[in-house]
Amino acid sequence: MSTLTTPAAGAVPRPLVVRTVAIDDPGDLLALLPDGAPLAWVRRGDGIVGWGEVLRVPVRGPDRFAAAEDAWHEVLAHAIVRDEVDLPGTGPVAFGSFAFDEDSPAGGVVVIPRVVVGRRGGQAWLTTIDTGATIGATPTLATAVGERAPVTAPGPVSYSDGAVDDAGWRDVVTRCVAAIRAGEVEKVVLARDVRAHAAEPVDARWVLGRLAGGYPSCWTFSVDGMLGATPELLVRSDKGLVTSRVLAGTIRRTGDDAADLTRAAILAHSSKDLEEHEYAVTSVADSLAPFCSSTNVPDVPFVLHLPNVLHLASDVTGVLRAAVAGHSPAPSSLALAAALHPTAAVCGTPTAAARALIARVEGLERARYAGPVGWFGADGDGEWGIALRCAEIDAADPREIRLFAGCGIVSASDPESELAESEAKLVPMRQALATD
Ligand SMILES: C=C(O[C@@H]1C=C(C(=O)O)C=C[C@H]1O)C(=O)O
Repeated sequence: MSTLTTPAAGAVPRPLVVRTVAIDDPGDLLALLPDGAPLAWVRRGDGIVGWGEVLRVPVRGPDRFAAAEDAWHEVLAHAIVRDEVDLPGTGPVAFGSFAFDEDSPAGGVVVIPRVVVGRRGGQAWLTTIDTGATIGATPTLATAVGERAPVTAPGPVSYSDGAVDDAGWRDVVTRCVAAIRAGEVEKVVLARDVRAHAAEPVDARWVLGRLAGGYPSCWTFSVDGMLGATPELLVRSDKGLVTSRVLAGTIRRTGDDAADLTRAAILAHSSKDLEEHEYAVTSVADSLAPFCSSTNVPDVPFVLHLPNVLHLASDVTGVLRAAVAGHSPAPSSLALAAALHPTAAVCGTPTAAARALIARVEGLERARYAGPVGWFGADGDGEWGIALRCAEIDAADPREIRLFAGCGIVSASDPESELAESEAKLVPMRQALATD
């Protein structure tokens, strides 16, 4: 039986006073963050960063997304808002990160920061969220940022096996291929973890700066100790337009650009990868369809070039229906994320059978890996990525980190190649933890 934790009556500080003002370009958003558990959602230098906590709402169970949304509405119902910028990410903002599995003790969390700094298309803003009863003096960036401890390196990092060692994981892949050939599922996504032990407590800002620098086309995120740079956007909703970037089908990069171009062409024509991709796109398009008056699914994927891997990628878009039964007036980005999760890109096809197979053979507590991570605002619009290419810093001992990676398994999958692919997907976090 899953328990659901919503804030106890009276736990929501009220009223919240939210003030957004335009500011001069603040430079690197990530450089504004304090040490500790900073909040971030940044891509190509734009996005939002936040710190401080007005409210934290832990959630659990199959209704964790709805519980988070209810808590957010409760907060908003008592908020006094003055937003002088009015862009996505201005006004009240909540960050969230949710467990992959509904039975996971990791559950999820929504954090409402005290300060948010954002930038979009050349316009920057500062939002302060407070519990005072009135709108105070105009906030300034200098006051909001205050003193910052210098960013520290993690020092030497050693690695050890996670829940399942390499040989064990190859066996799990073999079992899954057998299950696929026996008709139990069509595709399943198998993940593994690796443990990193750093000499010094890991400063999230060190990791985030390196991830954003190395992977600018990914969404660099940090929510409550979960941090990474994901190339996969589960859903963005922006004034009625819904977008999802679906990835599935991967090859490792060799470091030789000419060879990689050849590999990209092979990827674009590989029936194994195209099949894997098709499952993922269909699962997203089918889940979005009930909420949309129209959807657009590209006929063929493009090849997304990242420094470590190449992916087959499709941007699925849709126009939200103004009113959908059960949602008034339209579902929030988090409700859409809940409807989409888990996609075939991180679970498999059919969903229920793949989920059951994962629970039976994977041997890993995924916690918030492969779950939705992102933010949403007062109107419900927001962006939710899939927590991939990421790690979780141990709250009790920030020198201990768990890195995660997974691979889509289909009938033609080879255990050794899948292990190598998972290693390639660990590269961004390994590099981000390095000192060089
Ligand atoms: C599961 C992961 O990645 C997913 C699996 C992919 C694949 O198998 O080709 C590609 C991108 C992601 O959808 C991961 O990075 O951990």
